[in-house]
Amino acid sequence: MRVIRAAAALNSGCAVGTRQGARLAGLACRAAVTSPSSTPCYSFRLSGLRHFSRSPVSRSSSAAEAALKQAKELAAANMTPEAAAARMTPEEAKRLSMVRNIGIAAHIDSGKTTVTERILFYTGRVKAIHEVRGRDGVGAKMDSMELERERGITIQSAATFADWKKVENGKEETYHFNLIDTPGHIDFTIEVERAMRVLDGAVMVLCAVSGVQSQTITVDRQMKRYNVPRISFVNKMDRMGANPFKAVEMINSKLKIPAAAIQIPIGSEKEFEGVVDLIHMRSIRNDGLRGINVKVSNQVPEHLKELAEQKRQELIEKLADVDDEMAEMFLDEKTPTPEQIKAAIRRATIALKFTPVMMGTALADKSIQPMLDAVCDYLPNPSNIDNMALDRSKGEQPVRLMPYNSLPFVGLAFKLEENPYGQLTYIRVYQGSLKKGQYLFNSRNDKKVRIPRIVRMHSNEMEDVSEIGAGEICAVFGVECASGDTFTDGRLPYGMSSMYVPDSVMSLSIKPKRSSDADAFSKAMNRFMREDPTFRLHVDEESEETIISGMGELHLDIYVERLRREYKVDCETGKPRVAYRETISKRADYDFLLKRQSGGPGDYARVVGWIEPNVDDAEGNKFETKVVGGNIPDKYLAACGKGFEEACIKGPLLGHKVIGAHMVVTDGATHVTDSSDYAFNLATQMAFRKAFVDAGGVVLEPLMKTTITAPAEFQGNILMLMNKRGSIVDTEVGADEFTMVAECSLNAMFGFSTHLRAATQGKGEFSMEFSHYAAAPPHLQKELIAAHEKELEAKRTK
Ligand SMILES: Nc1nc2c(ncn2[C@@H]2O[C@H](COP(=O)(O)OP(=O)(O)OP(=O)(O)O)[C@@H](O)[C@H]2O)c(=O)[nH]1
Repeated sequence: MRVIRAAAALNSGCAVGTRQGARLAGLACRAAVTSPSSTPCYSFRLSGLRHFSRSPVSRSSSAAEAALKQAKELAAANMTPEAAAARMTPEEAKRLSMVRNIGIAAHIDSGKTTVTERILFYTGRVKAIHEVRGRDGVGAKMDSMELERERGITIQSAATFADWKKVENGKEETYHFNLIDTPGHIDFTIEVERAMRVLDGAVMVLCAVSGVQSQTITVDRQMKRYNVPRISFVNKMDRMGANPFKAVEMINSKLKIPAAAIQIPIGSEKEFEGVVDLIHMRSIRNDGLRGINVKVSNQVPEHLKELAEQKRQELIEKLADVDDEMAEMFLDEKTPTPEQIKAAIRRATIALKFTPVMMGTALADKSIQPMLDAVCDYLPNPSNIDNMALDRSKGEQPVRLMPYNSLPFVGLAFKLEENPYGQLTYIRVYQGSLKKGQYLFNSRNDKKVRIPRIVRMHSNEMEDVSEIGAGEICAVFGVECASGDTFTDGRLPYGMSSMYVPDSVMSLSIKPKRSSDADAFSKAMNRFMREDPTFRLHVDEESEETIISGMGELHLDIYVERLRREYKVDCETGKPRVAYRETISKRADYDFLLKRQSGGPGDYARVVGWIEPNVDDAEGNKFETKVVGGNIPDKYLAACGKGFEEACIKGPLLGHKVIGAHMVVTDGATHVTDSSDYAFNLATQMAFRKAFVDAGGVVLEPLMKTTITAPAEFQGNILMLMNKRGSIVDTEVGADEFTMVAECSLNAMFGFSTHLRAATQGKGEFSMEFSHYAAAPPHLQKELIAAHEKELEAKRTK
């Protein structure tokens, strides 16, 4: 949200609609995302397992202004992409122009992995195609984890690289792709976040029958958050009811991105043969083993000529809306050449104003190669993208990184993974090159590390390399760091930071069944936490239970299963618990005196003021001092602020986090010998807890945006299921299936998959995504508070 606000504020502050305006908006967004305030910070103490803590992503309300300021500074420094390109040697410019760092992202089951498998086959990276859940029992290359192959879902993003030989006008050029296949399920959303953070472009895959689906909207948001240009590929053209033009319409209307088809299908459903390329007005079909040969004919089938003309015109008009040069030609009624259309598509796609739409079927091996050509033609190379770092020696002033090998090294560790050879750290190299044996500095803690081994990943296999150039992605061994750390070669005081880490919504207690497994359990947990910032663990001080929390039932389920398979640790788990929050609904004054004497020095602190709802940020807390006349000296006021923060960690109602509270201290008193930081910290905590009740304390529960898709005949059953669980926001009935969007409390959704399966003969699917916190129904609040009090009472009497 912060980023979107920043961009909106910026847009209103600069010339909207001009290319410079768009560029500044883009820079500001990247800068806002890379602001240090969003860096997750880790602290491990003692055993690590029992004392893990992480400060949540904090969001400064002045992000929009900061982003605007940064963008202005950049403009003043005249660091335009053109200026950067002018400083490149021709060799470097050529090398970079052939690099594409791309991700494949989409709704669950749209065919990302199947598409990626074809890409690997056509580029010669794999010798044979294996299907997701295929009969040969091998499984797709990119789903290398045993669990992924069994369940037919992608859990971890997998990186690979491939060379694509593009032939244009009889001339062959080799492009180098670094490719990341990401999971579609919302529970593994962090994998998409980190991929988007470091990629330059993306292929958004859509299903030809369903078009834009719930997770398409989620990945769209992630692409927008990191300003990732995209091309769109409508897959599953062989399916009954396939309609690529409906998908184009949905991209325009639901994702609000101007989109137009650059191809039309030849044949439909089972008869789908290939596509007409609207730019060159030619037909493209596949033949040979697994469609390896591409047959291009300069003829458009007679029966498609009219449709092709109409859709070509629509493409040109859409481009004229978003590209000045195309608009001029359109107004002058000139017919653009194929080269002019392609140049306009490239400009508009990179400027995030347009997405060209292609179509095909990965499973039937048709029309994948033209999509690879489009990756080269329309997605940016590393030098077309504005990547920013913050100069720590100049008050975090933003600086643009240039993807030249000759410049000092700057790279970002975006993903950690443990494999049999040790910890593997994925690095995106933004500037400079990295050589085997080189020393790097972690800019978070200034630690010097040697890079003993550099590899390029090919799913779970790797290839050793001795050097990696600017703009590329690689993995290194033997580097202790956290996900999101910046590395430099020590010459530049730069930090880059990081991606957006969503808060967890669900937790459960867990313990190994056998006490002898404690060590393996602890090892596994430490590894999972290092690898996945959305997987958290803490030990509840009162119950002494180990609690894991994450993005949903499936997310936690997978980790429990991985413990069993990879570490041979069987666990007992408790009932899933909701991450409730507590807040206040009105102002309440307090005047609290802490006065304790127990021999020796005592504790004395008086604090006076009020608490009220934080109107600036319903999800953040705010502490303010308005003490005049020095009745509380500054050093004790700092302790008061700390006390307030600590009080917000465990709310008075249920012991869950407090959000949306504003505490003001106006007055107080000290004692010559008995006042201390400790006393003021404690007094503030006690004052807050006491005032909380008078301020109308409320229990908040997470509301989830839930999307259910099922065959149309089950609409009545689903309606009954959902009416009990939440409010229905939208229903869309398609040719043979319908989609319902509802807002439900997470509490009501436990075990929902079983009910849905029963109500739809196993044919329904659903996905859930956190939407916002809202007050829990009064009867539930009462029940929860009573249960919490009973628990506390039981502990007191134990
Ligand atoms: N009919 C048809 N089915 C396809 C096509 N492409 C993929 N599929 C099938 O769709 C299902 C999902 O494919 P995947 O490639 O696993 O989809 P995904 O998007 O990677 O899935 P997740 O990673 O779990 O989100 C599999 O059963 C594929 O065989 C296609 O072009 N046509």
